Amino acid sequence: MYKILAINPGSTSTKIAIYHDDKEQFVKNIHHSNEELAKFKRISNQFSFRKEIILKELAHAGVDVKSFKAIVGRGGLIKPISSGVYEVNDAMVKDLTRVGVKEHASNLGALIAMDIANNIDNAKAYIADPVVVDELQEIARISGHVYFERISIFHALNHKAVGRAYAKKINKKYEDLNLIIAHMGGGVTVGAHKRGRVIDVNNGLDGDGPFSPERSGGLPTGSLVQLCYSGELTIEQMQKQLVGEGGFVSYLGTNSGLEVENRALDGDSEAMLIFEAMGYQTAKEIGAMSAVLKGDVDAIIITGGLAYSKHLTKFIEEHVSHISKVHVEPGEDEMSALALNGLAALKNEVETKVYS
Ligand SMILES: Nc1ncnc2c1ncn2[C@@H]1O[C@H](COP(=O)(O)OP(=O)(O)OP(=O)(O)O)[C@@H](O)[C@H]1O
Ligand SMILES: CCCC(=O)O
Repeated sequence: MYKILAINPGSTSTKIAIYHDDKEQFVKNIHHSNEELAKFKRISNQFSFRKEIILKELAHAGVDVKSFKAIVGRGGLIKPISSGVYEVNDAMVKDLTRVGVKEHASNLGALIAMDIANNIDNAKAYIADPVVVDELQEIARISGHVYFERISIFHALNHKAVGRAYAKKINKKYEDLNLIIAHMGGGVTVGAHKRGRVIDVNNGLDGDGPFSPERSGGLPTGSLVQLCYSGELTIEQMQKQLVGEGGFVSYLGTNSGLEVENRALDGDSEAMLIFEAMGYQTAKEIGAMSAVLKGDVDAIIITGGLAYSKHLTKFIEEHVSHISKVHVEPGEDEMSALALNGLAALKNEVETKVYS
């Protein structure tokens, strides 16, 4: 029997799960408030904070860390790569720790997985379907100016896992369907899945698309340039406005969708406006992806932590149900996707790809 630890550092949470072969034994979701995260100037500085939280949870649950055969982390902002399982190697660590690497919580997944695995005899550290999985069609890369290219940064792990699970549920293959999947978590990404490939998706980190609990999404570019050159903010402060202090944090001072929803439903009209505006922008992005798929859409799937909100999913559904049927899959399938990818790699049931 293989014991596997899955680690998922998200923008507003750290999730861990333990699997014995394909059976979930333990799962924990630790939310991090924006005040807690604001103590760290850079996400990379959260390495010890997040690792200690994980080890403390394992100790609290009476788990012997040395018993793991694989630690599978959610992968970060390495070079664009194809979908699959990768063993953490020196090239990956070098790219995740180099000066100037883009900041994302999932950068810590591979690093913490390797750190824990290094202290266990014969344990492997893997990542699976990191946020840089790139299947964009060429036309989707064109931004509108030769200096800028649209790139693929999205919740690839959950998009793929939820797409496959939906296909299985309707007795079809993921590769035979056209799906629009909207993941609504700390970031929001909406992808056009054409027969198993994500041919277009918004760069939900600092590129474009809807705003989210902690990100600005696409902004009016002229005003953005004005603010950048106003001298009011340093480049780091400016970047924080886009990722970390954008979206709900900027308008309402919290990254908690749950809190915003509660405030909105309790009669706070500003909270309701902002909550629904995020749904409105997500619905517009779904409409754009429908055009990418030329209207040939088997289903629209809404997933991620915010999909627990019935008010939000109903609001989006009202705007997009003319396109196709809407399936809501609250939360994510990321933990089982990580663990099962690790299990398949240990059993040599999938090719373990080499990052270079
Ligand atoms: N029942 C709920 N109703 C409304 N919002 C919720 C609910 N449960 C969780 N959320 C919100 O979902 C968001 C977190 O979603 P999720 O856990 O998918 O994100 P994450 O993993 O931190 O970030 P990301 O997925 O972008 O890496 C938070 O804003 C949280 O408050
Ligand atoms: C866009 C990459 C994943 C995230 O939003 O956290």
